[in-house]
Formats: sequence, structure tokens, C-alpha cells
Amino acid sequence: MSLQTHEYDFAADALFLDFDGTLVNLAPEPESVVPAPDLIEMLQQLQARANGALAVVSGRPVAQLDHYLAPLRLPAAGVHGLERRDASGRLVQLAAPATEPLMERLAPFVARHPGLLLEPKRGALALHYRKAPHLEQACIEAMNHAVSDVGTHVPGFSVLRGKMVVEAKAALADKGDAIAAFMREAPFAGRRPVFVGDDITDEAGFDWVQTLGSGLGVKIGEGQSRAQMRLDNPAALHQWLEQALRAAPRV
Ligand SMILES: O=P(O)(O)OC[C@H]1O[C@H](O[C@H]2O[C@H](CO)[C@@H](O)[C@H](O)[C@H]2O)[C@H](O)[C@@H](O)[C@@H]1O
Repeated sequence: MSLQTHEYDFAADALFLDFDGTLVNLAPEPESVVPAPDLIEMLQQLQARANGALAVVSGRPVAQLDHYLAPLRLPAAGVHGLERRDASGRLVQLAAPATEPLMERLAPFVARHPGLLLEPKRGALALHYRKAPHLEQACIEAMNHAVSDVGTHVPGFSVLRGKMVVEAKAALADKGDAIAAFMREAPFAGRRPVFVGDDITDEAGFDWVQTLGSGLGVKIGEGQSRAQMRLDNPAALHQWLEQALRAAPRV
């Protein structure tokens, strides 16, 4: 189903937004994303109109989100829920196993294959193959092998698939857990959660908002999803949010 402006209510809803592929278009490398010129101002307005009930929920670390969204420092969950900064600005990072043993096992594989990229994060390690898509299966196998190999020494990683990426992440929390934590706190508590995302890792968020949160999941783009609503691309999301801002009475 497509999404209508009236389906978002600034007074009653809490808005959770994924970053890559949702707020910004996908780019060839993780560091080459370019936020649209009016994105920051629109997020500022959304945050004010929703009385602060707006958060970014991403696979990226919170520090990277701050970099791309500066000067905004929004409530945010990073590394798929492993870290979270609440509305008061307090950052909580879950204790996560070291990723160096995984890095050691995957580095030789990456060195042998031009176009592959390892992205280390606290508690996670992403293996990107956007520039070598023919290596998808080999990357998945290499990541699964590395995780099961270190598992005997450093347990607790799960393997996530994403867009042109396979990632090992400490299996302590997911995006659904992060949204649930926000929803227990002001200014989110008591509102209806609306989560917008584009990727497989966002399904945990859709599941939580649509079941336990009695809210709405919005999938950006094509592909199977359990989200109840759809928008075509990040530009369509921008348009929808701008329309919602125009339609809402100013506070
Ligand atoms: O949860 P998200 O905010 O959507 O973050 C998911 C991952 O996004 C980044 O990788 C993806 O975007 C890159 C830039 O467009 C692209 O080159 C890559 O192919 C995508 O997988 C980020 O690098 C990851 O750490 C995030 O987990």
C-alpha cells in the first residue's frame, strides 16, 4: 500500500528513520554518501513539530550519523542497536566482543579480491561487495566461516545481510530492540511508532513497531518486506515528510 500524508500525525506519532537508502541515497562507498541540501533543515523542523519524538536508527555508528547530520545531534541508535543516544543526549553502548579476530581472518580474503571493503565498527564488522557484486556468495561464505571460526573463542556474533554487504554483529540487540528502548522514554512514550527503512536489517524494526508497538512500518523501495506501507525511494520519503510538515498545524 502507498502512504498518504494523513497517515502521519505529529501530535500522536514518534518517527524512527533509517539512514542509508532511506534518508540518503546509496553510494558506491560508505563514506561517499551525500545528504540532500535541505535534509538537515527538514529534520530540524520535523523534530520541533513532533516535540522531539524523532530518532535515527541505523547500522552506522552514532558518531558517523552526527558527522553527516551536523550540526544536528538527534536521538539515535547505531550499529543496529548496539549503541543508543537518548533524547537527553546520554549515549549507552552495549558491551560487545572485539572484532579484531574476525578482521584477522577476513583481511587476507579481502586483500586477494580488489573491490572488496572491510568496514570495522565497535561490535561489528561489515564486508562490502558493491564494487564486486559477483563475489556476493564468496563474501557470505567467508563471513560465515570467519564467524564460526572465532565463535569458539569469542561467541555472540550473528551474520546480517544488507544491500551489497554482509556483516558480523554482536547479537545483543537489533533495530527493534532500539526502537523499543526509545518507546519506553520521553518524548517517545505513549506515541505510535512509525519506522521507515529500506533494508533487510530494518525488518526487525518493522516487526516491533507493527506488533508490540501497534505502529506502522514503511519500506523504501522494492523487495520483500513485512512493512505495511511503501515509498519508492528516499526522494519520495522527503516529499512525503515535506507534505506532512505543510499539512500539520504549526506549534
Ligand atoms: O541501517 P542503515 O542506516 O541503512 O545502514 C546500513 C549500512 O549502511 C552503509 O552501507 C550501505 O550504504 C553504503 C553507502 O550508500 C553502500 O556503499 C553500501 O553498499 C550499503 O550496504 C554502512 O556502510 C553500513 O555500516 C551500514 O550497516
